Amino acid sequence: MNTAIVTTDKLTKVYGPRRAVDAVSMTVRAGEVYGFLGPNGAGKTTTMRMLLGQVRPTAGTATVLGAPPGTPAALARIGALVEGPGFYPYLSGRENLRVLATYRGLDVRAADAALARVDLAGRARDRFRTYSLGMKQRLGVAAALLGEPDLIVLDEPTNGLDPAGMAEMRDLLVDIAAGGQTVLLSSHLLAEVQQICDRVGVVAQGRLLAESTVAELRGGAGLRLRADPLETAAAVATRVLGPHAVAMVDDDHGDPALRLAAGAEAVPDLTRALIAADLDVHEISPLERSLEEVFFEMTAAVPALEVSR
Ligand SMILES: Nc1ncnc2c1ncn2[C@@H]1O[C@H](COP(=O)(O)OP(=O)(O)OP(=O)(O)O)[C@@H](O)[C@H]1O
Repeated sequence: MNTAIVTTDKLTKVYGPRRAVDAVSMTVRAGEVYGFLGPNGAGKTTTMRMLLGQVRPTAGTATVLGAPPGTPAALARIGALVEGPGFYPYLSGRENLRVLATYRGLDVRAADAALARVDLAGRARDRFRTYSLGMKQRLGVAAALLGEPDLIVLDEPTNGLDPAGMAEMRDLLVDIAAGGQTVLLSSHLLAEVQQICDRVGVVAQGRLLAESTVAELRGGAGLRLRADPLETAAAVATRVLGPHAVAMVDDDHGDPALRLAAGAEAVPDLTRALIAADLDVHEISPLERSLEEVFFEMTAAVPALEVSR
């Protein structure tokens, strides 16, 4: 699981005065769904294009499936959907995939296998132009799956989809990863990334601000304590954790609770003290920030786009 499928070392792309990608060092591991998360213009597409050998880096290096990007051996093991393939509207989904399979030197039967995997076999003979957006996006993923590549690179695969389409795409991507293929996707949709990805690289203004599991990114926000009476609990928690570690908060339902600046290691002492004070303890749980909160915290700290020297 820890084999690196993609590694980059200070990968950089400068366009005129703009650092589209700024010294990005990232690792995508075998069999994971890795989410490249960032707002429009963060440099996600440019990074993906560098990994596919479509854009030449200004500086830094990348290794994809053990080779420099763009080598024929590596490309044969990568399926990519970056800014949409041009499907022919008057051809069926199946005919479109057969054209692509032939172009890539694959057996045309690969088209049917890919259509089945994205659950489009039933509509395979309908013209592309009659497809819903969700079906079009799934056909794009099918194109990336042709020939069962080891690495699948998808630029914004859920873009424009309605909630049902997103759920379908989510299931499809999780299914792909469960089959052992590695997925690198980009998204500006935090909620989506949170649900689909094993690990996330957070990017803004060309820089990789963090790379870790979603749980690691969201954790570390302290503990939530609900006990009765709450004022006494606050006094006990203050005694155990110190004067600045305790704050009164309202949760989503308007129930008062305490927010404690402490980690899981504080729970045994805290519990003992609360019980000793004869309190009814209803809940002590880790507080998680949404990925959205984490993201805005991180990106708020990034200075304005640098002009390269
Ligand atoms: N060929 C190019 N020439 C000049 N500037 C470019 C070029 N390609 C990208 N850029 C700039 O590089 C920055 C990063 O763009 P990129 O498309 O990689 O971002 P992104 O994160 O994929 O955003 P989006 O989701 O909007 O596609 C942007 O400021 C963009 O305008």
